[in-house]
Amino acid sequence: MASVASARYGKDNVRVYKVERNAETGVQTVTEMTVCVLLEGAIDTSYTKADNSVVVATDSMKNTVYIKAKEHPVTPPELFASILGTHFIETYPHITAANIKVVTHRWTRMTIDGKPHPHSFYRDGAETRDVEAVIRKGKGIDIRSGIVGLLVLKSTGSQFHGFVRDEYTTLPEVWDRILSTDVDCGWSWKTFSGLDAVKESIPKFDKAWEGARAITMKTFAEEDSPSVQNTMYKMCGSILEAVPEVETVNYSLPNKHYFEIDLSWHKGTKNTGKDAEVYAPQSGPNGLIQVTVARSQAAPKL
Ligand SMILES: O=c1[nH]c(=O)c2[nH]c(=O)[nH]c2[nH]1
Repeated sequence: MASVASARYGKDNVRVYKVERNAETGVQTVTEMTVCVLLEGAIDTSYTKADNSVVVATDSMKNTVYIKAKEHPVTPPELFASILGTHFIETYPHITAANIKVVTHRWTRMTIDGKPHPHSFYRDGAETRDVEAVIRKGKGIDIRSGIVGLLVLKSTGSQFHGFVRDEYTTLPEVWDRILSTDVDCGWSWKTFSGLDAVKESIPKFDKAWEGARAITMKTFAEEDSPSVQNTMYKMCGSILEAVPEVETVNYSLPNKHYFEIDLSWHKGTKNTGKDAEVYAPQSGPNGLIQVTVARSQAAPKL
């Protein structure tokens, strides 16, 4: 006999745009998001018995995203995700959890003749601000906020040596290399008791995002990195220090390699070691380094 071990369903890739018009100043502010809603609960019979009476149509979920975006603020995304998820668990008695993902895309205000333009924006990169919220009936709201797709590179100030050398090793040790990665960073908040607790924290969400972004870039830029592992650990520690309400911080960093090219075949051209100027960026394979860092437990009193 078979039975459902776990199930969730919903609507993915719901694209929403909202404009906020300030009638007094004429300044408009825009937000573009891609939303995913996945619901859980007493829905097994829809799979096992073709019982659609327990199914909230995914089309209705898409409509709900639009209506909630009209009725409520869509920023910060942590708040919008919590509002949306709370709606589903409060509206449908058999739905016990809502998994909401909100990906916010960049629309950065244009500066024209040195002034911020009231209604024109540009996409300054593929970076997104991602929020994943799990809203569970009677169990509060868990939120993970993050930065995805922030592509960074430093042309020096990175080393990698002292690693295992054996019969599989060809990589030379280096004291100066290019370091490039596509930042995927997340920070998980202490469980919120419910929507009101999320509302009380509204100012903290943007502050944490700005702080994590600034720490990521400052650490990346300023540190003479001994390895991706050590640099990302330092970033995690700084974010934990900056945001007391956060329990864990995680990074997933590809090491995007740039290989030296030996050009000595062409008239003895020097292009390796200290003479290296022209490199070959690699699409793959790439390193992939991941970590989750938590606060140390206080030592128990003896
Ligand atoms: O920072 C690095 N960490 C590694 O684990 C590793 N492995 C590798 O080949 N290059 C690098 N660089």
